[in-house]
Amino acid sequence: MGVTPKIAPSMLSSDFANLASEAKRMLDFGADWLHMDIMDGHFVPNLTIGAPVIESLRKHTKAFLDCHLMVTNPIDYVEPLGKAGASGFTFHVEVSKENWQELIQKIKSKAMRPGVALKPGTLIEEVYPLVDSENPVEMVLVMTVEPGFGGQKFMPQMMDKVRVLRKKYPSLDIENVPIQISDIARKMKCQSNIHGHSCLLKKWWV
Ligand SMILES: O=C(CO)[C@H](O)[C@H](O)COP(=O)(O)O
Repeated sequence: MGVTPKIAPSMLSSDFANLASEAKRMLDFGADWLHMDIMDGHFVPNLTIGAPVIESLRKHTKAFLDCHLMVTNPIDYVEPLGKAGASGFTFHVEVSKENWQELIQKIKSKAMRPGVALKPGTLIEEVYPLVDSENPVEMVLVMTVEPGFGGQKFMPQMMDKVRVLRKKYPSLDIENVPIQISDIARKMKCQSNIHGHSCLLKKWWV
């Protein structure tokens, strides 16, 4: 299997007043990517960061900024995030049924890596067309909590989706959220990427 799992701490749990030093701390600990939760207060009931913060952080790091768009209109964010220096752009399948092809094309045209996310209540089959497309997404983020807030209880039954996806697409990049170290061992067996607040609390993965 040609997939190397990556660790992407969710910067949502960092001290936003010291984002650059928090990012450096994570990278010094060995993080592969930095996971950036972008929420619009509409698709989810929480409001976090947007392109201006990504632009500021980009001045302090060359790291892969893995942006997860929990927003109702992801297409409006492509241009500003591309300009700001985002690396990955993961949009939600639930709000992109009509325009996912255009979205993928635009994301790639801004030199970002397209990914698709799905909520716990969404069937895994909904992402298949986006992975099978001639111009496909390059990652699937299987949400193991309801999007919107960090530190929620992990929903282990969501790993069934990861297993199905891994079987169908042996070399696909799959991402999901761990809560505890024991979850990570299970996820590593599925060869998926992981992100979560635990990374910010301790340097347990080194
Ligand atoms: O997508 C998210 C919330 O919608 C966060 O990235 C995720 O929840 C972070 O992980 P943790 O729950 O461990 O803080």
